[in-house]
Amino acid sequence: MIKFIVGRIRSIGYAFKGVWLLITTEASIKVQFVIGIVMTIAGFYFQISTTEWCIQIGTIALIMSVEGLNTAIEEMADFIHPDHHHRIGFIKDIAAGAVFITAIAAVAIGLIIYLPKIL
Ligand SMILES: Nc1ncnc2c1ncn2[C@@H]1O[C@H](COP(=O)(O)OP(=O)(O)OP(=O)(O)O)[C@@H](O)[C@H]1O
Repeated sequence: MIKFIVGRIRSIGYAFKGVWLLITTEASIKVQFVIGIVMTIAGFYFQISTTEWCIQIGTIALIMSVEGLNTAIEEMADFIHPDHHHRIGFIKDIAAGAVFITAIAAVAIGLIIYLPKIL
């Protein structure tokens, strides 16, 4: 039991390290992080509702985690096959496509929440 708990705590430590690595080394995650902070400030400024907070937090978390997974896929692809290969290009393109889908949804959600408050 103690071994299990220590193992879980260690895993949380690795996960924190991963978040730190993403935020400090990945340009795209840095941008998403800054946008997340700006949207959080906007949420307080426009006094969005509890439901809107839940949707906004979920959207920020979704986009940053998908971006993080995209980075992991890119890193793994470059490690496994550093040279140019059409299959690596395909893998990276579909991973980038997944990020793009969440980005489009995030923009739509941002417009739905804030446009009526701004206008
Ligand atoms: N090894 C490769 N073989 C074939 N095509 C590649 C390869 N590496 C990159 N590409 C092509 O270039 C695109 C960009 O790849 P890259 O790894 O530079 O991602 P990026 O979008 O610049 O990364 P980031 O998300 O960090 O900005 C890929 O989507 C793919 O189309």
